[in-house]
Amino acid sequence: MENYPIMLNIKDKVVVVVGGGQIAYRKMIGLLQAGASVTVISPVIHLKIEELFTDNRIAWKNKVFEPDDLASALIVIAATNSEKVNEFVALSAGHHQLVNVVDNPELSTFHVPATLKRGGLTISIATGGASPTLAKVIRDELAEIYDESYEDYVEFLALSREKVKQSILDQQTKMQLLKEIISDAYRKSNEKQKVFLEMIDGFV
Ligand SMILES: C[C@@]1(CC(=O)O)C2=NC(=C\c3[nH]c(c(CCC(=O)O)c3CC(=O)O)Cc3[nH]c(c(CC(=O)O)c3CCC(=O)O)/C=C3\N/C(=C\2)[C@@H](CCC(=O)O)[C@]3(C)CC(=O)O)/[C@H]1CCC(=O)O
Ligand SMILES: NC(=O)c1ccc[n+]([C@@H]2O[C@H](COP(=O)([O-])OP(=O)(O)OC[C@H]3O[C@@H](n4cnc5c(N)ncnc54)[C@H](O)[C@@H]3O)[C@@H](O)[C@H]2O)c1
Repeated sequence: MENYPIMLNIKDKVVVVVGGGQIAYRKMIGLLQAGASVTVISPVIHLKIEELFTDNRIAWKNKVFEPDDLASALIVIAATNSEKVNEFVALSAGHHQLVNVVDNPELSTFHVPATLKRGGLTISIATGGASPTLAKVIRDELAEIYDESYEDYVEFLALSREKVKQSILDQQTKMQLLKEIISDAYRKSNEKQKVFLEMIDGFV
């Protein structure tokens, strides 16, 4: 069965991470960047997770996992070093909860792809668990092609799109303009970007 890729808006959503090791930490960083409200359940936590707790960026329940810990979670991450515990976490979750088991793609309702972010641009690579290492290698290759310059460029594209949409130009011209700015020439020249935005401002 194929997976269905989606981008989730998890701002302020409750995420429960069971286990407090290096892998749990990696997942937490991505979750916090997306604005989630993260609680970790673990009797022992990695130093870096302790720092997140001290900085009030996450909640911590200093205990071993019990099913009640999942009560208000939209997303559950089972990230302990025990296959049995991770399986118990997955089986304790309700059908409405999204579950990621870090050592068992089959028990998971989703898994986490290798991801590259350039401002509003997200590039994600998944292998369905066949080879997370391949996903990472491809991500690092793409990071060189889609370098940091894309951050500002994507912002320019978003602003241009808003302006073009609101302009009085006809539909076909709008489409042409939005295609025209997808080019290295525009990405690499702030001057060209400025001239384009000023031109559109003439058609409001
Ligand atoms: C992409 C990335 C995102 C992230 O974790 O955030 C990610 N793994 C990464 C790296 C990585 N993981 C592993 C290694 C060691 C080398 C190796 O074994 O190949 C490396 C390489 C490294 O660390 O350099 C080991 C490993 N991973 C899983 C298992 C268990 C299993 O497969 O059963 C084992 C064996 C554990 C063991 O038995 O020891 C399982 C999963 N790992 C996934 C994601 C999901 C599938 C993604 C996909 O393939 O589409 C899935 C199914 C669940 C999930 O975690 O969602 C992240 C990219 C790094 C980055 O972004 O920097
Ligand atoms: N998905 C991935 O990318 C990936 C990569 C490497 C490894 N793994 C898997 O992830 C697992 C975790 O790796 P790690 O390096 O973070 O492990 P780790 O040993 O550093 O941490 C394990 C954590 O689980 C906690 N824990 C154990 N039993 C618990 C319980 N009953 N309730 C609550 N917490 C409990 C421990 O307190 C500890 O904080 C590994 O065993 C491996 O199978 C996954």
